Amino acid sequence: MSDQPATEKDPRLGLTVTHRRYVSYAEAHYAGHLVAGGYVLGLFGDVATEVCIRTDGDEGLLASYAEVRFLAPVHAGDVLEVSATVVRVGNRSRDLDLGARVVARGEPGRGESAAGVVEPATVAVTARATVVVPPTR
Ligand SMILES: C[C@H](N)CC(=O)SCCNC(=O)CCNC(=O)[C@H](O)C(C)(C)COP(=O)(O)OP(=O)(O)OC[C@H]1O[C@@H](n2cnc3c(N)ncnc32)[C@H](O)[C@@H]1OP(=O)(O)O
Repeated sequence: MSDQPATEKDPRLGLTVTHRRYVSYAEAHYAGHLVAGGYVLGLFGDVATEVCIRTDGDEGLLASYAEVRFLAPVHAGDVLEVSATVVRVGNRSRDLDLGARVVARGEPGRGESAAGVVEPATVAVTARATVVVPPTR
């Protein structure tokens, strides 16, 4: 009889990668310096790419998004923290839980360049994504 448990947890499950990004004023698209929702999806693609590099040694490809929720606005001058966590490992597919949080933000009421830390961070966007990596060579 083996000393090993019948099923071992895949070490890639639970891996989390986090990026931080200052949202420049060049990204403002709508009234009040609001940023388009697609901007955050681009950041999700970047953090998902680092997940694929770490799990599979390849940049991978995004196959689908599900349950994309825009929960709070993102503005120019915000600092976003974007994270991806591996929640399922298939043969070539991996499911990721994605989140973007505002961790700092401009405070124009105090002055043109005034800004402060948002504590606790405001969850702005969440999603589930599936990435696909090449077959193992
Ligand atoms: C993270 C990236 N670096 C950043 C990007 O976003 S890249 C830009 C956006 N994405 C693309 O341009 C990808 C375009 N799509 C494709 O090239 C292909 O559709 C694909 C590579 C994603 C899948 O094609 P293929 O390799 O032929 O797939 P299959 O052999 O049929 O299946 C392989 C596994 O992938 C799962 N799967 C396929 N399509 C989807 C889908 N739309 N949604 C969810 N899952 C999908 C499929 O179930 C297989 O899973 P397992 O291997 O069984 O785990």
